[in-house]
Amino acid sequence: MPGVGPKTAENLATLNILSVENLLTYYPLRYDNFEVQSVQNAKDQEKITIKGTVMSEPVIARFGYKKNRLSFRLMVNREVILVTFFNQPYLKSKIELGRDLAVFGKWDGQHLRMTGSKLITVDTAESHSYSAVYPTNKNVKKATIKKIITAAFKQYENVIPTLIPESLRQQYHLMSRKEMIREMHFPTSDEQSKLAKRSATYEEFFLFQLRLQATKRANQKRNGLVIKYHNDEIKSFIGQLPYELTKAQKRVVNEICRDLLEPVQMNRLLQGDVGSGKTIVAAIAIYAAITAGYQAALMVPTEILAEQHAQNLAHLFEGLPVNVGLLTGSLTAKQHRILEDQIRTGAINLIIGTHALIQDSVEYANLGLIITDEQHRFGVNQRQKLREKGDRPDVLAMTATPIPRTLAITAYGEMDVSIIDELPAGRLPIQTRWLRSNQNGVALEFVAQELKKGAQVYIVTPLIEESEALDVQNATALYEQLAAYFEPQFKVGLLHGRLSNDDKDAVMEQFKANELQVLVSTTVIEVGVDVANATVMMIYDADRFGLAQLHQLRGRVGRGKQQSYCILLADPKNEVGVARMQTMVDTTDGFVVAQKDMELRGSGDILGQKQSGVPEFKIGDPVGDLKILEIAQHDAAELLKMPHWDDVTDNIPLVAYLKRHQLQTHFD
Ligand SMILES: Nc1ncnc2c1ncn2[C@@H]1O[C@H](COP(=O)(O)OP(=O)(O)OP(=O)(O)O)[C@@H](O)[C@H]1O
Repeated sequence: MPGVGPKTAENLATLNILSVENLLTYYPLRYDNFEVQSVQNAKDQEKITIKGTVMSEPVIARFGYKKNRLSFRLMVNREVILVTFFNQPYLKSKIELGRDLAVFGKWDGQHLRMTGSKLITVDTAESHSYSAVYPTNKNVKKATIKKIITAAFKQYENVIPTLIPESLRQQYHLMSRKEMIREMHFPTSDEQSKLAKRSATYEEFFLFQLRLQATKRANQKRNGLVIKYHNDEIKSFIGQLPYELTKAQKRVVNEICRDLLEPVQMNRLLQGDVGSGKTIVAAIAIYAAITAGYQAALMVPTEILAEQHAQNLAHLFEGLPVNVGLLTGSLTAKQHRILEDQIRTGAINLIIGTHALIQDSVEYANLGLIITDEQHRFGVNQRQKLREKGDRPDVLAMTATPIPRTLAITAYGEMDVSIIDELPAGRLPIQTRWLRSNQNGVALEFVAQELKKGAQVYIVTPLIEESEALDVQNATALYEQLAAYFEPQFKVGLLHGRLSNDDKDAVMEQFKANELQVLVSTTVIEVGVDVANATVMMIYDADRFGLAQLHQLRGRVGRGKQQSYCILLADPKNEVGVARMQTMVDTTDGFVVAQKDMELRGSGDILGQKQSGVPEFKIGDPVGDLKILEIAQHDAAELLKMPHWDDVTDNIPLVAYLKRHQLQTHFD
């Protein structure tokens, strides 16, 4: 693109814009409506454009350090409206008494005021009603991106091929890609804009599904290792466990074992609610691979989890020919080198770590199986990268985030799925209470009573978005309060993200050994911690957490035979917030929580989607646009079923697109 030099290109790359195609499909966040509206119909706090005559000289008031406020009165249809601009003193020269002006800004209906964000001369107000606003970051200005996109469209509009096959496009009355892109960036009317958005949503879902399903098909044909495990050894390993496997665990173990034997690379998702016993299933799979003479790797999202798993598994495999190595960032260079040597020679056959273990520098003697825990943090591409390690090891991904089936197809569409839909026998459902924060005292009394009965307690501190430092400060303050409250009778410990791994570990160890009875923590304990004697989970500011996260946290208790409790302290600000808390009180079933979450959330909660593993789409909303997603999924499947679909002239642009973006090199 002319005008885009290396520096701009670099900045654009921070927005993931690497090509002209990326630019053209870099869709606006929203559109500001510069069409003049009457204030009578405007909603309070809505952003609107009003037009009127300037009634008073603009006045600039200065306050604070470098802050100022410019105000003037505007007569709009016989109403006098006070307009204020913050920190734009230079506008003063444009505001002349008696002149007609349009202002775009936030409408305050109660006080007949407007906080202006843009001053529009009256002619532009009439000619360009909608203006696209792009998501940007600190490297790229909104105006810059707009200029570049406009130029890119001018230059390339005549070579934009339509990707959606013509028959589908006609069936759904979708725009051509060129029209669609034009309308997305430069909307002409509400109606056209809606159609463009629908076209773009369908296109995005269709392309995503096509890639996913093509990958799955290719994977199903990929040769993999035949892992001939020793059945007797596995049986005797299962036989010496202190409990019997649930029916669901047995079924899932069988599914995995069948995959191991097949000469096809396994690509399986293991889904099971918190506490359903996924870890032991993983252990059996690991042991199976090891009896066949292969190495196994277990990849988890945090170091603390890696250490926990390493300890637990080393204990579980005591006396068996399993040598566990823990590969984390906190090893010294020398320890690292030694460990890598042992991995290369095969002296270590179970490697546990964070994503450090798929780095190129790590060479395996004969890696047969990779298991990822909490894989919702890994995307489709990362999962695919895993599968390329060594001689195409089998891959098993475990997740404790139950998600509704329709969304699961989107998130894990390229995988086979096994589900543990049953909790071990004898578990009592966790009782959940929701209290307002002014009932903190009641909650703490309850906690004290449970402590007296010999229980252990987790207390999770409020989450302060975007600032780990504040999180830590908060956690420390709460820890001090609670220590004053419970000690010396009960010991209180503190866990947060800024502690060194050794310190974190030490605290966890003390808690496990019941040397600490109360563990105050930020959400570092969210996943994977397993202390059966802990029976109370108390969560401050519970309404700041997503439901999936609350469910995870709650799942840290109720892991033994005693009655467990979850106490939520929250003062939700609206009905949805209340309904969310009520959902937690009403059900302990992760799938129900997930379904409810989806209904309540409607659309747009990106954090929630991230947690569930559903990819983030640019334009489509997998919740709100679920119908389109389902249709696109079906259409993609049908297309791939057609013999020689990729030779059809009509599909040439689509094939070219897939070649550029595919996860896999073969489509057949
Ligand atoms: N069949 C079983 N019978 C009794 N207890 C079991 C059974 N399977 C697992 N457990 C125990 O249940 C607890 C929870 O199991 P595990 O940690 O594997 O759960 P999980 O599914 O990994 O949960 P999370 O996702 O919450 O970590 C463990 O203490 C484990 O020893």
